[in-house]
Amino acid sequence: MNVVVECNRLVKQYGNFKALDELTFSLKENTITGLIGRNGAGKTTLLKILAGFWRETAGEVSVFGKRPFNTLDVSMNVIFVDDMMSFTNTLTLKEILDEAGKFYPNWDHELALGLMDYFQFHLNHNHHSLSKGKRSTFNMIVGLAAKCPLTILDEPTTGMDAAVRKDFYRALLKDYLNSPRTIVISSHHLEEMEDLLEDVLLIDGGKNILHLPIDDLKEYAVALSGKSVAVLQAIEKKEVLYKQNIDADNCYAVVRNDFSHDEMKQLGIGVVPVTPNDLCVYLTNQTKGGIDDVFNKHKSV
Ligand SMILES: Nc1ncnc2c1ncn2[C@@H]1O[C@H](COP(=O)(O)OP(=O)(O)OP(=O)(O)O)[C@@H](O)[C@H]1O
Repeated sequence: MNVVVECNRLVKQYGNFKALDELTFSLKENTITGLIGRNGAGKTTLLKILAGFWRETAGEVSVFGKRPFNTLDVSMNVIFVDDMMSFTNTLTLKEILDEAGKFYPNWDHELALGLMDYFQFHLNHNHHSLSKGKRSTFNMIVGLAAKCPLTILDEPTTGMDAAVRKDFYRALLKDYLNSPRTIVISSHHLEEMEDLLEDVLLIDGGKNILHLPIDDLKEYAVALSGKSVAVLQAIEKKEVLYKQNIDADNCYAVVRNDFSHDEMKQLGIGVVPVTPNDLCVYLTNQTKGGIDDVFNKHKSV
């Protein structure tokens, strides 16, 4: 399978601060990858570099074999969708779709109009008069109908209500099955996208924390819970991803899932799966313990 995106020790620096810190990964052709990370992890920075909007500070980045910054070949084959996507106020939604059709070689006008009708848009409205959720929905319609070989969706569901988000994910999947292409979608809603994704790239502090098929992520870790003495002994030689005291006597620990669960049951320790969403939260936990500790400390003062 061809590689569409390749980053090798990619750095983006603002002053002394590294928003991307020697990030290395590649994306294969015709896959849907979820780009996951906490606020400030570097997702938008990465996506704007891939789209050719921003210049990298160091390292290598290639999209369709070319450095993306200011490269026409790349911009013709890439669409970047976010909630800041702006269109001229003088055009109606219909005129925007007509113009997009002239620009994107694979533009699917029938799909665009079908989605406009389904989501109850008025073709003679202006983009700036749309509500936040409607604007995101319209931008998503442009993103899908453009059928660009690399489709980048940065937090595309911002402002959409739960029903629209559900329809959006379904539309994305159906359209992808009809017209396979490389899609990167950044979101804080991993649990909603699980069925859609093939791979997950988790970044934190601008670094690659995990890049795995979603099915492997589901099996990656398990949580152990039980008496602290038993749990602490059981995790002594294991790779601990997260640990929290439940109360004075009980403890919860998330570890790599690379051992037999039977031995834990014999020790009276519960073993439960960890969802990909929870795993990502644990792997990027910036403080020790949890939010409860703030309140416990506050109470004890
Ligand atoms: N123009 C800039 N100047 C200085 N720092 C910046 C600039 N743009 C982004 N940053 C910093 O780079 C880091 C990464 O920002 P980025 O917007 O890529 O994160 P993100 O993962 O998309 O976050 P969110 O989920 O909150 O949208 C943040 O600490 C941010 O403050």
